[in-house]
Amino acid sequence: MRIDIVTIFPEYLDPLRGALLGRAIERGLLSLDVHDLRRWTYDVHKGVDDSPYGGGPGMVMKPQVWGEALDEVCAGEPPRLVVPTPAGRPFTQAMAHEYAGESRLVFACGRYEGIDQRVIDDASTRMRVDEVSIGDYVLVGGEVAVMVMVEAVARLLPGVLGNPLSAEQDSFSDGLLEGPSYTRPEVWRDRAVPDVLRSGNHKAIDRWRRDQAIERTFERRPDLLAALPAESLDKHDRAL
Ligand SMILES: CN1CCC[C@H](Cn2ccc3ccc(-c4n[nH]c(N)c4C#N)cc32)C1
Repeated sequence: MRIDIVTIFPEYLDPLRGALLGRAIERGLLSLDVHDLRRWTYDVHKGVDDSPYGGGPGMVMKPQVWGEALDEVCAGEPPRLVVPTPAGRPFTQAMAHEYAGESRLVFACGRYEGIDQRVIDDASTRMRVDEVSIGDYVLVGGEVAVMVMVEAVARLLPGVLGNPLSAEQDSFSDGLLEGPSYTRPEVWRDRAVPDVLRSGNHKAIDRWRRDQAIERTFERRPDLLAALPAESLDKHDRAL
């Protein structure tokens, strides 16, 4: 997978080259190129923003600069263009899996009050464009959102995670939150690990873990439980 990111703060994305993702890049499992939007500016001040038509607070990012940048970065095999915005569709684990199946992703990091809408409209005539939000809160720009999405997608690529089972047992992968985890010591500050986890009875352990996941999902994310297909909860699950 080839990932390109366009931003006015390229150094913001440096942490993506560390640890797990850094090793995946070194192993050729994905390529990551970060581009400074100011490369496509055309005035002495390297301006990327201007006042909003219709008035209002803040500044809007200029369509000319973004248009030139995306023409060049998106050249070749048409990528999927992902534009983070608080007004976007919610980014979900299902979308992460969808993106992991793409051969090219380009992420456009806005700042200020966002990117002139015509940039998205123009790009949509040549490639698939998603305006996506990572949550119901307002950030200062798109870079943090892109780091979240790149990590969520990259970890799903074959070979990136040491143990592929980890991704299969993710929260949300079966529509439920994952339950609690424990490791040594057996007792810590007078709190013991649940007996079933030390029983060696793997059928009982699997049942206990599913019960914990359902109870936690019911308590914290009843919306996820309501969205589950009826057939995915058995009689025992419903009796909880
Ligand atoms: C007051 N204004 C309101 C509009 C957005 C302005 C800041 N900004 C500029 C570009 C940009 C990109 C993403 C996000 C963002 N915020 N929250 C999320 N879940 C996001 C995501 N994905 C925020 C952004 C601030």
